This record gives sequence, structure tokens and C-alpha cells, in this order.
Amino acid sequence: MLPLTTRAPAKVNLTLRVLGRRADGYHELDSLVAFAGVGDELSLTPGEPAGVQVSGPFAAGLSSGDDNLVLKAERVLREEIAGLRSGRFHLVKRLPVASGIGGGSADAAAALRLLARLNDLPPSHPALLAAAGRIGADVPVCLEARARIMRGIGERLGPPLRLPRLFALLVNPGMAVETAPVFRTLGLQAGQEYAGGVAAFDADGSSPATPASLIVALAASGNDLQAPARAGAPVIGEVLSALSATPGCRLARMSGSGATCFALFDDCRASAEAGKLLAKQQPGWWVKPTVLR
Ligand SMILES: C[C@@](CO)(OP(=O)(O)O)[C@H](O)COP(=O)(O)OP(=O)(O)OC[C@H]1O[C@@H](n2ccc(N)nc2=O)[C@H](O)[C@@H]1O
Ligand SMILES: Nc1ncnc2c1ncn2[C@@H]1O[C@H](COP(=O)(O)OP(=O)(O)O)[C@@H](O)[C@H]1O
Repeated sequence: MLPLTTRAPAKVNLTLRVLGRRADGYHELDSLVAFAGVGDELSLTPGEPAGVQVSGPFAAGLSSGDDNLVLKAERVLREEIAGLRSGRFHLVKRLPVASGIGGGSADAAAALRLLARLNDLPPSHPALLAAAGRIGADVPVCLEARARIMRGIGERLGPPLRLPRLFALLVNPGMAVETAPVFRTLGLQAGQEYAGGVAAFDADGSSPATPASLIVALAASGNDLQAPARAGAPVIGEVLSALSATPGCRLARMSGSGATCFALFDDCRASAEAGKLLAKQQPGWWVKPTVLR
């Protein structure tokens, strides 16, 4: 049987506000999430022996064992849907691992979408969202991979937003950053509220209509995890400085818990030129011009 395929686009937290810490230790967030043109690719060949094979530029160092989030997604969905049909996955890993752009979450969400197709489950089947929430905090927003406000620990999703296209440059300095220690560095006790900065804009209202007005709204907000991540990985400060210094950069910020940062530009020529410049200055960094939407 022919493989089923899907893309697993990178998630970018355009803003990320921490509102407090829950009794279970997880943090309440308010984050405007968008998705990039760059991503992993996942395919599923029905009927073949179970497992995942990994290839691509970031395959090294990523396990193809049970801890791969693709296989975790399959396991969790199997617990929700008795008699689930599956097969062998092939993951082309193009996104840096543990990098704040949710590559693993995107892969898990992609696996859920492929399994839904194979088992004739509609995309709105409640088991898919239930499974997504059990796999990881970022997986629900990656299921549909459309821009929206994400709240709670990631399970409360606003309606899809029609954001103007943003011309962006994504840069990762090649340092994996674990998420949990970054949250811990905020130093919040269970039940404590956090007076972070302002949210980007009201999730239920309309978003700014032009890229320029959206960038102005974004600039008034921020990422509350940026300072704690920088404290543990000072190279993030170097990435932000390098991005801010590129001609035409309107905003430079970290995504998620880092270390990937993004810069926003007025057009695709400016983002491409900035990409060429940075790739020359820092040949060891992952540098990707892309469109966020
Ligand atoms: C920070 C964010 C922002 O989108 O992105 P990344 O940096 O991972 O891309 C996410 O909230 C990450 O989501 P995800 O990576 O799925 O997190 P999980 O695997 O569920 O949790 C990893 C660890 O992060 C902490 N965690 C995660 C989410 C959250 N809202 N509060 C937390 O305190 C917990 O310590 C948890 O044990
Ligand atoms: N398919 C996968 N892709 C990326 N990371 C994975 C995958 N499966 C398991 N992981 C593990 O999940 C953790 C988070 O990875 P990732 O989603 O890339 O991070 P982030 O959300 O910070 O971008 C990493 O420690 C990685 O080893």
C-alpha cells in the first residue's frame, strides 16, 4: 500500500506570557502561535511492521525507539481507539531538536493526523484532541497547525486567526535547550501568579490586518521565557543581537523555551538577504528564511 504523507510545520510562539504556576507544577500561558513554511515530513506505510525510521539533517541524536514522540502518539491514540490500524512511520527530521519550535510536538500531531486518515476518523474526532493533550502541552495546537491564541498549559485553543503573512528568519545556534529547566528558572511556587508582560491582542477579536500593524502589536508584548532561557544559554543573546543587527529587521525574539529565535521583516527579499548574511557570519548556525502564518 502507498504511504500516507503529511508535513509537520515548525511552531513559532510570536508572544508567550506566563500567567502563573498551577498546583501540578505546569505553567499557565497566553501565547500567540503561528506556523512556518519549514517543517519535518512524516509518512506512514500501512500494514508494515510498527516503528519509525528517521532520516534528514537532524536525524542524528534522535531516537527511533519508543520515546520518539511519533510512536508515543501512536501508543496514546491506540489507548483511545480500540483496534487502531497502523504501520511503519518514516520521519524526515529537518527541524533542530529541543529548540523551542515544537518539532517533536509537530511530529506527534502529524502522526495523529496520518493515523486518523488511515482509520477514517474525521479530523474533529474527540479522541485526537484527547490524545494530543496527553502527549505534550504543545501537541493540541499542532494538530491543525493554524495560527491561534493558546492558553491554559496549551489545551485551551482560541479560534484560528487570519494573520497577515509574516516574512521571518528562524535561527538556532545548535544548542539544545530543555523546556522544564527554563520554566523552573522563573522560580514560581505552585499556585503562584506571575506578573509577566501584556498579551499580544484579544484572541477572540480580529487580529491586526497588515504585517506592519501586527509587528507593532507584537512588539508591545514579549516572551517571558526569553530571560530565563538566556540565563542558561547565553548564546541566545548572541542570536538576538545578530538578528537585530540585520538590515530591515523589525523585531527579534525567541520562540518557546528557546534556543530558536525569529526576526520579522517587511518582505521576503529582506528576510532572504538577512539569512544569507547570517549564514556567512555563523556557518554553524541553522538559518532559515520562511513565511509565518
Ligand atoms: C514552552 C512551549 C511553548 O509553546 O514550547 P517549546 O519550548 O517546548 O517549543 C510549550 O509550552 C512546551 O510544550 P511541550 O514541549 O509540549 O511541553 P511538555 O513536554 O508537555 O512539558 C515539558 C515540561 O515543561 C514544563 N511545562 C510545559 C508546559 C507548560 N505550560 N508549563 C510547564 O511548566 C513542565 O515542567 C513539563 O514537564
Ligand atoms: N520526533 C521527535 N522530534 C523531536 N524531538 C523528539 C522527538 N521525539 C522525541 N523527542 C524528544 O522531545 C524533546 C523535545 O523536542 P522538541 O519538540 O524538538 O522540542 P521543542 O518543543 O523545544 O522544540 C527532545 O528532548 C527530544 O529528544
